[in-house]
Amino acid sequence: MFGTTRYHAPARAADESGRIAVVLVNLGTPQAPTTAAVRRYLAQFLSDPRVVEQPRWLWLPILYGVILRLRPARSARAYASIWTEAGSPLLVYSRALAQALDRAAGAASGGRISVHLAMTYGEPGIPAVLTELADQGLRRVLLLPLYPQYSATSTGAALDAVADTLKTLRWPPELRTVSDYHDQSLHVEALARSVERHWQSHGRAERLLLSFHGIPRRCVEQGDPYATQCRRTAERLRQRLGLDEAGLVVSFQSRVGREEWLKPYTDQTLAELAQNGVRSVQVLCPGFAVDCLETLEEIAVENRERFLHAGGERYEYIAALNDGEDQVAALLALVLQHCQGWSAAETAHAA
Ligand SMILES: C=CC1=C(C)c2cc3[nH]c(cc4nc(cc5[nH]c(cc1n2)c(C)c5CCC(=O)O)C(CCC(=O)O)=C4C)c(C)c3C=C
Ligand SMILES: [Fe+2]
Ligand SMILES: [Fe+2]
Repeated sequence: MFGTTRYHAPARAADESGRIAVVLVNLGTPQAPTTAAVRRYLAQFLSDPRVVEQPRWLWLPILYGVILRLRPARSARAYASIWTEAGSPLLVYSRALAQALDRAAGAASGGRISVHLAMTYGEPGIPAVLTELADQGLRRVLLLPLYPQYSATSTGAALDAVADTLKTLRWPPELRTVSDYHDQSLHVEALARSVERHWQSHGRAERLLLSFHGIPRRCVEQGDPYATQCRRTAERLRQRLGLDEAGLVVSFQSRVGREEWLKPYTDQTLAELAQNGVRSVQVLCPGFAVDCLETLEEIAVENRERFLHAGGERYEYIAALNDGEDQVAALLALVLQHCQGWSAAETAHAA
């Protein structure tokens, strides 16, 4: 016990030029679209107490005894249907976004700001990315979770992983975090332009459906601001697009388990719209910075079938902002805003 080194020491001396590392954090995704890889991923993801808040003694037997026996094979088939040659869409688009933002932030800061990508679950993991930045002597880190709306289940979980890593470092860097950007004007503008571009090429549908990832209703009752932030983003987008209240519908997708989640549910909403005579919908998922399983499979394929089966005739999914220039511009503005006060003149040892 005595004399052992418990804390990681940086491999290189501290950087004195005031360089800033922006770390984009996304959820993470399996390494491969196979049952074994999906099981590994889901085991890490679903055993996080931020994601499932049940007492461990109650949840872990259900997770290992039921869910991890049944779900991985089904999810692996879904992943296989969207997998690309470069890998999982979530990772491919997140990487492309980080690279585009790295170029833009580097150009805007004379090379002082670099952008990196880390995942809460799976690879590249938060511990390895933060430890590598510490090894490079970087002393300033801005954490930017790629979740426009804050939820303890997503953003909170990313912060936990960061906190766990900081505990292992002998000299943790200065850290700033972006909690959310649901109300940022440039973000709303990027969403609006993406819808308008879709309208220009496809024409308008009778309804624009905004489908956000759901969370258990209990989380919101206990103070999670997620639902309020989703509704705020939706309302600003509705006003920016000049839609009346009936023209834009908000719903919540991806429910897991039997507990009540935020309502209305996306699948039920689409069936009801079709049953009530709505023939055409366009679906946007503003809570997802990049496309992933939940948009490309659940929304673009599964829910399309549900809507058409219920009598709908035209269903279009509008892609996530991904590495498009409007999203890069919005995130760059967010980065520069949060780096204020970390300007070169204020670095510890500058002349
Ligand atoms: C069981 C509880 C879950 C909560 C709470 C939850 C919140 C939440 N998730 C995202 C973003 C994403 N989730 C994705 C996949 C996914 N989500 C859950 C469960 C919960 N999510 C599961 C089990 C899965 C895995 C897929 C499956 O088996 O169905 C993804 C996509 C990942 C990918 O690899 O493409 C994203 C992104 C947010 C933003 C959020 C809270 C607001
Ligand atoms: Fe999720
Ligand atoms: Fe799903």
